[in-house]
Amino acid sequence: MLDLYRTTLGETAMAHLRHGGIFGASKILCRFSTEATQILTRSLENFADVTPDFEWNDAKPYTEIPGPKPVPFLGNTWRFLPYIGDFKIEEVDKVSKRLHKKYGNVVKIGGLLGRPDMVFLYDADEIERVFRSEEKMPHRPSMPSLNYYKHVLRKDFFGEDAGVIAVHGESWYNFRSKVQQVMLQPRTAKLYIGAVQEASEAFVQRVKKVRNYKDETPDHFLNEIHKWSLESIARVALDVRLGCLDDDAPLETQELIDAVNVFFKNVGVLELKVPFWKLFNTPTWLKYVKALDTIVEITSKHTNAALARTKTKEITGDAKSEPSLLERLLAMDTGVKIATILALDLFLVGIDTTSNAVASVIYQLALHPEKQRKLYEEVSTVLPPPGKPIEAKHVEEMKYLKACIKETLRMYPVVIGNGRCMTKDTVIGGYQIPEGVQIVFQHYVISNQDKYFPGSEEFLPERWMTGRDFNHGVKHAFASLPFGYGRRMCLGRRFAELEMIIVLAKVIQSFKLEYHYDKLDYHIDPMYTPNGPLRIKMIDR
Ligand code: HEM
Repeated sequence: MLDLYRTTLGETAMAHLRHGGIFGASKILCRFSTEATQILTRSLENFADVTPDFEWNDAKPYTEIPGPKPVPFLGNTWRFLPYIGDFKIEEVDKVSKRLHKKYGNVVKIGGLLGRPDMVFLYDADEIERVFRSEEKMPHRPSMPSLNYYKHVLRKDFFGEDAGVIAVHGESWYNFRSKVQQVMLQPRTAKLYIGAVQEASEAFVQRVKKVRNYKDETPDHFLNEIHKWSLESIARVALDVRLGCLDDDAPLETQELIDAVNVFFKNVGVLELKVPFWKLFNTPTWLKYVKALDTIVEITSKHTNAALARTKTKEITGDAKSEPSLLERLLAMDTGVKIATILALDLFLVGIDTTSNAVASVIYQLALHPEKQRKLYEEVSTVLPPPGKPIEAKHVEEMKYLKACIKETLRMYPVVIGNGRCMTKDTVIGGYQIPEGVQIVFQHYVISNQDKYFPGSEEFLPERWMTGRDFNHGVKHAFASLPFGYGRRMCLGRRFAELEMIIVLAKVIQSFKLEYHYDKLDYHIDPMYTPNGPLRIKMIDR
């Protein structure tokens, strides 16, 4: 493996020197080698955990995995090129379905320039096996561009504690161990019900303002949901009211939302298309770095202000509101640096994910009036009247609402796939998978199959109401994993769930939802989301 990297990296650098490019070869080596070094380090860390020889020997060779054939020079990367390629990034859902139909449950996409092979996996049993045997430091194969940004370009800012997104090995493990307890305890999330309720009530008021004369939401409705999402995270993470949903919202809140969008929209392009950014500063790369700089700048400003407030609170003993996540972390002696970098990661991935999920549930409820009626009955019975505080017991009781969220994320997971980079030779789906290969769990395709969810094309929240009875509507616990699984599972899951429950409960309590236009297809932009303006008729109850 080491030789393979040495050869590829060395040759790239030499070729670049030969052609007299803009950057020195050392810089290119650096852009390539951040990931390579991390994989090698992990590989040694996980050394003890080795696939038994007999299992490996019995498995079919890696070369026999079916999949689209690479062509000379461009491998399979040409498939992502505009006009000639048949893999459009915004249609990866359809590409994935096609590949599954043509090649089966294990599909290899080899020969990708500047990145390891990908093996797509469409089998829930195999996914369960991979997750259940995961090592101490699982490696999620994503975002080499962010990896480079954090570890090389802005190393001065991030240093050794670079957070959890696009961070791997010891560095990820140490960071996650410090923040996990605060982030993932359902008890902690519930302490923020009041803060999330305030943001959700502001959202309901905002909907009333932005609707048109037909009570329909405007074309930029998703952006209004982003504002709610940002407002919620800011209150939870930093105990700050940003005022995103106010008429005179500070300009920088929209700048932050736009920057996060630019980041997500370009991350896939940098990852899957020909990676020229690893050789020189392409326009996409420069746009991407600018967006990340904006995110770092704005979130750091608010984090520093929150830290200053915390100090004042300590001095004056004034602690009226619930301590923010930042304060909780500081109370655990994690240090200012960890708290600051965590806040940045939360803003980076915690806005668009939740808002697109909320948009998708709203759309599905508008399309399914029967289900909406049932949900309204639950919400009217459980929720206190508008203006009165929602409590943990109310959140607990809204079981049908939770089922509607699960069902939407089953059919349309906002993150359509997840994955792990193999840190040792492993047998998967009967094939030998060498260390370094990226396994991509194709959740969207899997969770839309009848064999796992009978009547999979039907929007049926009821299938989640039967609890552990997997014979009814849910036949495999690993067939729908919208938040991932295991040691690297979504760190914001508890907060995302709480935010979605509260805002959707408030929306359904306040409005009847209808949709009167052509049915929208879903696409990747950059989350999996309805393709087209969400013109939802939101009629006052
Ligand atoms: C509906 C909303 C959300 C969905 C569907 C979602 C989904 C995911 C998925 C699939 C992963 C990868 C997990 C794995 O590799 O097994 C992930 C990771 C992560 N998510 Fe979320 N997420 C959501 C909301 C949030 C929010 C609101 C935050 C922050 C407040 C957040 C923070 C994170 C972080 C920090 C990670 C990286 C964890 C690590 O690598 O250790 N997410 N999320």
